[in-house]
Parts: sequence; C-alpha cells; structure tokens
Amino acid sequence: MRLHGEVSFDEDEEEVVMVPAAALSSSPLNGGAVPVTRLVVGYALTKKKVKSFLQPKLLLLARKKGINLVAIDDTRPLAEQGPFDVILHKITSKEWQQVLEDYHEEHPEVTVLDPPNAINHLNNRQSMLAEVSDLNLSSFYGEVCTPRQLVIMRDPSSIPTAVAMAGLTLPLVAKPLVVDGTSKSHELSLAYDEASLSMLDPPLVLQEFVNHGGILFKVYIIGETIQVVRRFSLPDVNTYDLLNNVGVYRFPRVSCAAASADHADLDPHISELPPRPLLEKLGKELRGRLGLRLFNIDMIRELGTKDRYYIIDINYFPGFGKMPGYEHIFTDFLLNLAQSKYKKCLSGG
Ligand SMILES: O=P(O)(O)O[C@@H]1[C@@H](OP(=O)(O)O)[C@H](OP(=O)(O)O)[C@H](O)[C@H](OP(=O)(O)O)[C@H]1OP(=O)(O)O
Ligand SMILES: Nc1ncnc2c1ncn2[C@@H]1O[C@H](COP(=O)(O)OP(=O)(O)O)[C@@H](O)[C@H]1O
Ligand SMILES: [Mg+2]
Ligand SMILES: [Mg+2]
Repeated sequence: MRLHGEVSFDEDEEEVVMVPAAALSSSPLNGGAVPVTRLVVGYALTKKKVKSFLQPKLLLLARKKGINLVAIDDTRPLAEQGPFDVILHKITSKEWQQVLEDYHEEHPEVTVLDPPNAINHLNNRQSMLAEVSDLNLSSFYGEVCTPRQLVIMRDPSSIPTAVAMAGLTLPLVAKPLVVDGTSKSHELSLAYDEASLSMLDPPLVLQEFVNHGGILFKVYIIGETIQVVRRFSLPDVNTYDLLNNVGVYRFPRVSCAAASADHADLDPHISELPPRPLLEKLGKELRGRLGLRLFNIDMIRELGTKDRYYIIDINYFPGFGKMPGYEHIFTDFLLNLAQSKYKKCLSGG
C-alpha cells in the first residue's frame, strides 16, 4: 500500500466553526457545550491521486469551511490516528480493505467513503455493468442500456466460436476484465474480424462497439450532485472500415488523451447533453444500487438516435479534479454529510 503525505496550505485563511461528526460521540455535546472542532477527513490516496485531487483550490476552500484534510499514515495502525469523521480512500489492496473493515467495526460512527465491498463491484467490468442491465430506465426522457458483451476467462483460441455462438456483432471492444488501477487494466483494443479474436489476451470482456459520433459523456456523481462533461472519444466505424480492416488495434487510453469537448464546435445532434431528468434518475438509482457516493459513468448516445444511451464504464472516485468547480461541490458534500449525521444524532436516530 503506498499512500502519500499531507499537503500544506496557507494558514491565514478565515476559519469557520462547524459541527463535526466526530464531536457527536465526544463529551462537548453530551455536556451541552457547543462543539467547535473541525470536520476531520482522513485520506488514503496514491501520490498520483493526491496531486490530481488535493489541488490548492480544494485545500484552501476546505480550510475556509472548517474541513481538516489529514493524510493517513500507512505505517501506523489506523486506530491510533484520528479521530476522523470521514475516511476518504482509493487504495485497492486487500490489506487496506481489511484495515478499513476492522476499523469500521470498531468505529461505526466514522463515514467510510465508500465501503470497500461496494467499490469491489466496480473493479470488474462484468459486475460494474450488472446493476445497469437490471435498471429499467426507459422513460419519457430516453433509454439507458449497456452494450451486449461476453466474458472470456481463458483459452484465446475459443474466442471466435464463443463470439459466433453469442451472436455478437463486429467490431468488438476488448477490455481487461479486472480494473485495478494499473495502466494495463486500461489497455483496450478494437477487433475488426472474428479470426483475429484469438490474438487477444484473456481474462477480458468483449463488448459490441456502438457508433456514437466520437463524443462521450462523463457523468460525475458526488453524493446527490451530478455534473456532466463532454469528452472526445473513439471515431465511428462504418461498413467500409469493417470491410477494409482486419486484426486487433490497440487504442490509447482515452481518458488520458481526451481533452474536454465542452467548447468544441460540434454537430448539436452529437453534442447535446443527455436530458437532466434522465441523469438525475440514473444517478439516484445507481447511487442506491451500487451503495456508492463517489463515482462517474461513461455514457454514449447511439449515433442516429435521439435518446438511446449506453453505459460503457463506471469508475470509483475518478478524476474529480478535472470537473469544473469540483472544490465547491466536494466540500459542500462533506459538510452535508456531517450535517445529516448531526441531525440524525440529535433526533436519536
Ligand atoms: O487520473 P485521472 O484523473 O485520469 O482519473 C482516472 C479516471 O479518469 P476520468 O476521471 O474518468 O477522466 C479513470 O476513468 P476511465 O476509466 O479512464 O474512464 C479511472 O477512474 C482511473 O482510475 P483507475 O485507474 O481505474 O483506478 C482514474 O485514475 P486515478 O486518478 O483514480 O488513479
Ligand atoms: N462499447 C463501446 N462502444 C464505443 N466506444 C467504446 C465502447 N467501449 C469503450 N469505448 C471507448 O473506449 C474508451 C475506454 O473504454 P472504457 O470502457 O471507458 O475503459 P476505461 O476504464 O479504460 O476508461 C471509452 O471512453 C470510449 O471512448
Ligand atoms: Mg472510461
Ligand atoms: Mg474505467
């Protein structure tokens, strides 16, 4: 487990007194005194994540709002650190999951964002979409589904037959089954013909490629807040491409390469954002079903349709730092968490 150390920031910011969840179980409230401690958020994040997420603008605003962000030291027992109101984490190791589960048993009052067993659902490209397939989100505002896909565990030579038997239509996107934070788990390829499928490297998911005009919608979810941005994606594949290409083509990691397409001059049929009520409903359903509060959804609209959407990827605690205004949304989210916990405690819940 590799965590990264605390980040410092200016000390001369205005301080706001707020009600912390940690204070709820401590003496000031019981004694009737006004609690004045800050909200303490411990974080266990990789160095890369600290850099992209804990940007100075977030640190400054958090400080102003009375939120204390504290690095968790992975060389010391968690129980000896804190007390924390919230633990924010994105570390995939089994050891860390166990540490968190043990800690949660001892300290159920601490909010763990999010529970490891819920996050595990998103670490496999089959289980991540299972909840979406069960959703019945056909509504007045549109239809949400997942591309047809097949899981291949081993034996690449069996893939062409398995694909033919499943009736999947080429081209297919081949994605590593497990998503574990490594760059290998984001090495995707596009397979144009059936014979070449045996060149692939299981375990993987084979997913039908859906033409979508080269634009992807990233739907970020932070608690009850939903924000959507446009990104450039893979170009469409037409019949000519299909007839004139053979083989398996590796493509670069799209989220790394992708600049925002929010200000590009695009065909409005392609760039129009999904309807807000559809996103609200989708966010609410998935939040509940996945048991997660911090995630994003990669969504595409099938070319030539007005309202047929496919969810192709769901990511836990993604790159929120790329989301405009994330510092406000995230700090408000943390304060709301503390507030609702406080209210619940006051009402004896
Ligand atoms: O690093 P970033 O900002 O590109 O964030 C990655 C996400 O990019 P996005 O916010 O969707 O553009 C990225 O999303 P994609 O899978 O590329 O759609 C993942 O969430 C990635 O985490 P992991 O490697 O799967 O554990 C995220 O990586 P971590 O920052 O969590 O390591
Ligand atoms: N079924 C699909 N149809 C069309 N494009 C896809 C499909 N699946 C993935 N892509 C493209 O590949 C990119 C990466 O796939 P994704 O499943 O999001 O993997 P990752 O977890 O590495 O981001 C997407 O952002 C999109 O541009
Ligand atoms: Mg993705
Ligand atoms: Mg992903």
